[in-house]
Amino acid sequence: MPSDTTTLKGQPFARDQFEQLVKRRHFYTPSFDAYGGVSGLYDYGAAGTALQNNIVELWRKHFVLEEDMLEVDTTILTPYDVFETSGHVARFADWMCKDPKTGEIFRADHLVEEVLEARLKGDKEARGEKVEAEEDDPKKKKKKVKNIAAVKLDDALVQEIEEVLAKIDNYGGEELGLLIKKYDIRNPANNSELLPPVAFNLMFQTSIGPSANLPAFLRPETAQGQFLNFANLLEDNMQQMPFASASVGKSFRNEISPRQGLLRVREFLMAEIEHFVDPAGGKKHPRFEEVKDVELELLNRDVQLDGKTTVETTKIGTAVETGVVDNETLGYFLARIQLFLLKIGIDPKKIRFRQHMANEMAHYAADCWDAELLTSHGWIECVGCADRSAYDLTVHMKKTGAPLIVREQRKEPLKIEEWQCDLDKKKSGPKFKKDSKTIEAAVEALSQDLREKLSLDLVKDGKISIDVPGVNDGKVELSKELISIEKRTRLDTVREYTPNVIEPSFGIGRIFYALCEQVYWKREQDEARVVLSFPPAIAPTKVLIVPLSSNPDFEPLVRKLRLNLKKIGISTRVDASGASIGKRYARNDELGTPMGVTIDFQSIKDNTFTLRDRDTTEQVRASIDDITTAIANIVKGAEQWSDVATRLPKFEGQEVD
Ligand SMILES: Nc1ncnc2c1ncn2[C@@H]1O[C@H](COP(=O)(O)OP(=O)(O)OP(=O)(O)O)[C@@H](O)[C@H]1O
Repeated sequence: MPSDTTTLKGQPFARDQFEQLVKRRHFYTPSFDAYGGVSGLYDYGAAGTALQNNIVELWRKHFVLEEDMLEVDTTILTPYDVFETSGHVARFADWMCKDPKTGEIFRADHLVEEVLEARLKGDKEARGEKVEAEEDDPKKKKKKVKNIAAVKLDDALVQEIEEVLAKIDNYGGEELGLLIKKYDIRNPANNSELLPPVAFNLMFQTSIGPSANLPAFLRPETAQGQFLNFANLLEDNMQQMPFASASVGKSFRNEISPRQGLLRVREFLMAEIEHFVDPAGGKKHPRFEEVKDVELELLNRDVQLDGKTTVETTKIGTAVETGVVDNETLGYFLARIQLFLLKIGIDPKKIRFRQHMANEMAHYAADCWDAELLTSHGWIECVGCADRSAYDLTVHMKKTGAPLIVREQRKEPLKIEEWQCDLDKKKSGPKFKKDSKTIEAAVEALSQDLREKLSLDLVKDGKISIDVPGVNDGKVELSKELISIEKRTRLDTVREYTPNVIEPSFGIGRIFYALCEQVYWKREQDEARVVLSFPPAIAPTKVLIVPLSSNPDFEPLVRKLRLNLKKIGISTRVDASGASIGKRYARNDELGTPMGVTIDFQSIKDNTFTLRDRDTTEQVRASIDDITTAIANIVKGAEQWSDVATRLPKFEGQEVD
């Protein structure tokens, strides 16, 4: 699997150093470390939480605000019945296989992938080709699948394995079992054979209340809460379609083998949109025109069927026109997802959209594309964008009777010819007494076909017999004195339909991780100096304030500048430590702080400060007002550093260590 092994400056990417950095600077750390940690659980520190909040805030502006979405906050604890109806109880599972000797459990597709990738590496080594070093997982203190001895494989076998790997997400349990047998895949630690794959449901089960008689799950997605609020949401939107709801909140999945840090965890923040659209008319989107020229790297289903991973740069307008992407609304969101990812600083060369294969799609999906980001772990799905059709609303309505539909006044009433049954209630009431309501309901429920047939029976026999469960022996006779059945024309003025749902679903942790990797680099003059080049809008802290020394004369100026910036909502940190200016800047480059202000003796004299740019280390010098304006403009994206550097006088300060 191709992985990103260089930084944004083309330097070799050292994952272990990167991981030490994010831990040391408290972006995120394993939870409950003092107790030995729990796989798949992480805490975000101060820098990480600020970064995550800023990503989410930008997400809200980009989607919720821009598109007038209705944001809701629904509960995490969800009754069993909800997920039974949605199909998650039966199907939200991954395949695992067990080593019967040690009890060790593997996620079947991951094991096949790791072992086959290692064999391909072994083959490359045997052919004398360059092979990337395999990293150990320091946390687990054990080797991942070892570089299996350098063994040359048959050319045809190499091609076959490459094809299997390209389709690794598509295999079901039985197919994985066959692959394990075919390629003799065993426990890499002790070489013992494994039991065949079995399904493992990923939902955490619990129960609500002291008597524990209401079984429940921690939600694995926020979507169901939004669907079950559909009637209220439609009302909030004044019965207007299309519209979208959105939700940001924690979801939980009991992953079989959490791995790769934040990329596969058991508790994570999701930001999900449910866009409700009328299925009639090709799922058009009113704003598609605005994005139709956005170019995406598309890896479509057919290419993957051939075992390839070649992407094609395609305008989303063309992709929808040619049917590669199913409909405008899905296409609109793919383009908007890309624009969001670029806004937060994702490298445009490291985004692609991969279409799900038919058997890979979730049980509810009609078409699905993943936005994948390139990391040192390979291409990682960070946003799923699925057309869930009318699946969820339909099943919940069927189960509960809740009106999860749209009722729309028709412009032109529709003429409908139908068989109508008229039950004479004045006669049927006294005759059937307590059963009369049940019988009325049974008559109402008769299908059109049956009504037509019964109308003939009524003419022929003067009576009909219908099924009414629970009354008499399940059959009730109705004479022509009680019922008439006629074909009539009625005008239907209201159209009822179940909306389809297009769902962009963002895993904030995966985006966060991919972004941190992608903006990480080292200064050329000193490899120990690491920089995280977050765009100013999402950087955890925007401005570092550095008084030249701890001289109390600087304090009023520090206070004034902070106050100025706080007033306009810009976060600052002051570093008045004894370290050199250069060291203080370097410490904050590691945190991704985009700007630094130095206050020196000149500042006391003439109220001017220097402003430093993190990425170029260039500096300008200007009055407190000009500096404040420049910072505000850069944070809100109204100006780039290059604009400020042209506009304000340059300052040739040295970064002294
Ligand atoms: N275990 C996890 N840890 C972190 N993020 C996750 C996890 N599972 C899903 N996500 C995030 O939630 C998003 C939407 O979830 P979705 O159900 O589409 O994922 P998925 O297809 O099950 O992911 P995968 O195939 O990688 O398990 C994903 O794109 C991803 O960003």
